[in-house]
Amino acid sequence: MSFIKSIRETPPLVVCITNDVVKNFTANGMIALGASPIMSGEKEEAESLMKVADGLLINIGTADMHKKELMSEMIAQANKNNVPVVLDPVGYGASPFRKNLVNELIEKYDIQLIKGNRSEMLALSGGESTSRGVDSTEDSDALKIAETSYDKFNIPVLVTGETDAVVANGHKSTLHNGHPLQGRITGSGCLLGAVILAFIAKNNDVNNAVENAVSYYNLCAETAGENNTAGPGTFIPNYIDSLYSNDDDILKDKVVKSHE
Ligand SMILES: Nc1ncnc2c1ncn2[C@@H]1O[C@H](COP(=O)(O)OP(=O)(O)O)[C@@H](O)[C@H]1O
Ligand SMILES: Cc1ncsc1CCOP(=O)(O)O
Repeated sequence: MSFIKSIRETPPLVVCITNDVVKNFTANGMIALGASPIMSGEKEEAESLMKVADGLLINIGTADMHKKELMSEMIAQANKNNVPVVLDPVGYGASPFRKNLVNELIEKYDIQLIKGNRSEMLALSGGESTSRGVDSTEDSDALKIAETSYDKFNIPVLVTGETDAVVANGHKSTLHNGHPLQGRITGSGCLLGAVILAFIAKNNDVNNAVENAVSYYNLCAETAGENNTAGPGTFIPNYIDSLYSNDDDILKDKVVKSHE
């Protein structure tokens, strides 16, 4: 499957209800990839947008009561129109508001993938997380967290970090690409949620789409980190350039993956 070629030939429209910190980075990253992002803040347009969208990202990073209504309406319309939904429970353990919001969305609606960092996913799966904010402080095993989350919700999950773990529909794998500077900028996990939707739009097999999206994204980070990068500041534009200048070839021999 030539994901990048297909994304660039017919760019999937991904509606991003995401946090205020990462909107610009997410839009730039998606356009560099070749996809078509649209951010929205108005529930009145949920019906129109979900009639034409190829994916819906719900990222709760800076959610509030107004955005809660927006998210609910967008997912309801996405479900009605069979638009795939990725949920990013940013900072899940940080407050009861975040927990209740995410729990309610999972309970009420169909979600195709829950993705989060180890701390978020550990807290979501019922474990004790030490994180107080949006950054991961966990060194627990990513695959174990993913398995526990999948057992609890029966929804495909991706747990991110130095090792990424995917568990879905009888399938388990860990992925081992990426660059440490991804953990030193804001928004690398948030942009990944949108990128995954561009890949899902090109392949209904969620496992396959997620693995390829994570691998492409992390291999681009590796090349960005290796070329003229002095630190987090220069990593950001180099990363955007790398998402733009690479293609499907990067996936052919550089993916480090193990199947369980
Ligand atoms: N130390 C690391 N080494 C390699 N890749 C990493 C590292 N930290 C994060 N990543 C990658 O960065 C992306 C975001 O992961 P993460 O930092 O866990 O998410 P978040 O930004 O939501 O906290 C993922 O693609 C992940 O594989
Ligand atoms: C700093 C911050 N605060 C609320 S959302 C957000 C961005 C989090 O981005 P990521 O989880 O991708 O690092």
